[in-house]
Amino acid sequence: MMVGKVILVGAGPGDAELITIKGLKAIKEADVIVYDDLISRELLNYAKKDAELIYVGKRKGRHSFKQEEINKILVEKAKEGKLVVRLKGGDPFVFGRGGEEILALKKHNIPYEVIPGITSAIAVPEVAGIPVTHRKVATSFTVVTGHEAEDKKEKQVDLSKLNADTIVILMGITNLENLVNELLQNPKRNENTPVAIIMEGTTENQRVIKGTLGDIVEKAKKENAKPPGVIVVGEVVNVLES
Ligand SMILES: O=C(O)CCc1c2[nH]c(c1CC(=O)O)Cc1[nH]c(c(CC(=O)O)c1CCC(=O)O)Cc1[nH]c(c(CC(=O)O)c1CCC(=O)O)Cc1[nH]c(c(CCC(=O)O)c1CC(=O)O)C2
Ligand SMILES: C[S@@+](CC[C@H](N)C(=O)[O-])C[C@H]1O[C@@H](n2cnc3c(N)ncnc32)[C@H](O)[C@@H]1O
Repeated sequence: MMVGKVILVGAGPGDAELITIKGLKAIKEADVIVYDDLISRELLNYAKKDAELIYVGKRKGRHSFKQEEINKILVEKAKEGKLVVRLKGGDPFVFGRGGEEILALKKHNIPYEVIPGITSAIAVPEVAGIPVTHRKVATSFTVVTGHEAEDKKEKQVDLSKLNADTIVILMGITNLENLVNELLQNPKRNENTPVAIIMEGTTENQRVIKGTLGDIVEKAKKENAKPPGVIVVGEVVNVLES
């Protein structure tokens, strides 16, 4: 039997219209779509009538499928000669475990392709009016996870040492207090450092909370901040406020 192919497609940051033309074309041609949680369900309307749709999304603490199970689904469906689209939120290679999925496909000699998506790390602050860099205000930005996998031997991210002008934190909402305490140990930051939290960015449910390292934890509690959200730290947070 002819082996099929797997195409990793970035769905973009939330608004269905922020997917690429190439990504949408792949969705329209797919026999199988294996999709994540943080993708706009509107995109699934473009699938072929007889396409098989498989939900494998994860939310904090609620992983519907283990990564190994997802890898297995991709390999098996491709071995049936199918065109499989692996539809992931934002960009597949930004905290999307796209790299791991490719290694699994290579191990089984499954042909694959990657179609980039617009990452929430840049687009979600952007659409909320926050540029990650700005002349004379920020000439560097870094993107970090707000949670590290429990099975890691030692932490890889130390916010008290990060030197970038702008820090963008993904998967950090429910860990905010620890992240703020670590940031306050950073000589570059203090209680007045601006912070923004943007939840469900680029969608009609978008919510923004602005504050400083001194009061953002309080504000987030008061306004019941919930994932998914992007946390932005640095002077760019207010740079477009007139
Ligand atoms: O904002 C929050 O606090 C929760 C955010 C959040 C998390 N995972 C999540 C989200 C999105 C959401 O639920 O909105 C949901 C999540 N985490 C991740 C993915 C992508 C995927 O697995 O396909 C997804 C799924 C996104 C989707 O389905 O659209 C990936 C992930 N989880 C994690 C990491 C960081 C790492 O592995 O070091 C990474 C990146 C791995 C990489 O590609 O480098 C770790 C993580 N994320 C998270 C946690 C907290 C523990 C838990 O999940 O209960 C933990 C710790 C753990 O998994 O052991 C939180
Ligand atoms: C596992 S990461 C996946 C990131 C994705 N690959 C990307 O490039 O945007 C999930 C995190 O992305 C962020 N995120 C994704 N979509 C978002 C949105 N529409 N609004 C706010 N945050 C979002 C949140 O921090 C969420 O916890």
